[in-house]
Amino acid sequence: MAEEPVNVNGFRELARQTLPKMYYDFFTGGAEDQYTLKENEEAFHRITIQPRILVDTSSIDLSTMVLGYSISMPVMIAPTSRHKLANPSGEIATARAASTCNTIMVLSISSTCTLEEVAACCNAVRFFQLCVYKRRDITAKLVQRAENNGYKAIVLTGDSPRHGRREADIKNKIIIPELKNVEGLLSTKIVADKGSNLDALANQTRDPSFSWEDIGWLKSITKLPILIKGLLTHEDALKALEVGAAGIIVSNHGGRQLDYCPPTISVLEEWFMLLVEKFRFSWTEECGKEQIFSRQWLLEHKLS
Ligand SMILES: Cc1cc2nc3c(=O)[nH]c(=O)nc-3n(C[C@H](O)[C@H](O)[C@H](O)COP(=O)(O)O)c2cc1C
Repeated sequence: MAEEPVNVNGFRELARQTLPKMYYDFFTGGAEDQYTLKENEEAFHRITIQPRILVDTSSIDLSTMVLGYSISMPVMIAPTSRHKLANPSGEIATARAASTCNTIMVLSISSTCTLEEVAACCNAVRFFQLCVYKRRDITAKLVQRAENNGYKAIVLTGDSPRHGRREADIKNKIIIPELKNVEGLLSTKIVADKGSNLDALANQTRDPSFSWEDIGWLKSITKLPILIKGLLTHEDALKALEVGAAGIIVSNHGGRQLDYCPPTISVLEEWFMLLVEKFRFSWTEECGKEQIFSRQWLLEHKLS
């Protein structure tokens, strides 16, 4: 019997042993040469800790605020698609875990449970992740459903106008279940006899023309705050501010979209150093534990 996993590497090994290869490759694979995927992990290994000792640790509080919601630690659940390929309870299990840990879950638009099922299963604070479909009416319906079901923000993924070229999925000719959230609205049945069905699906349904100018449309159909996910440059952070985003999520999509992007943690480190240099501010005094890249914070410090 497989050993009980004690960390994420253990879970990855368990998944390798138990999942069909096609699904294991889907969950763990990156785009093209997987340079960014590998660097994401390597970059963490290059960061070391300079510990201060003899500090009273009898009571530790890691809690922080995101968009006004208190969470127990500065860790949230990123949107990831198709959880039922790994667990029969799918995103419901993930939402319950978020609730237990008192953190926020971002539900992927490409979930295998509907957004209503996830909303009904627990009281976790949830955000809804969006990719804009060519059918704007269907995109608008999804945003409305998220709003009606108590999702607290829209996370617009901006780095996926096309599907990343994941070569393992292409080789495996991956076939995926139909998307639950658009059942009856949009046909997601793709029969591609060569290559990855995921590529074919994304290219058939997503609107690759959606750009900064279209954020106004998104804002016009929802009262929810909009976070923009997938940016890696100061220029795009400023654009996000200009168009009225409530916040940004610095990300390279886990190395699954454009390969040869810098590792996310290095971008954050670089931004942090730039901010320290530019404003000579003290992390704990001025920024505290508050959402460092919130709209207000970026505006106050005029990141440019
Ligand atoms: C299996 C899998 C599925 C994912 N699905 C989505 C998705 O549906 N939408 C999305 O915006 N990001 C998706 N992501 C990307 C994650 O939200 C997240 O960005 C990534 O895992 C971590 O990289 P980062 O630290 O650069 O953000 C997925 C990642 C994985 C591993």
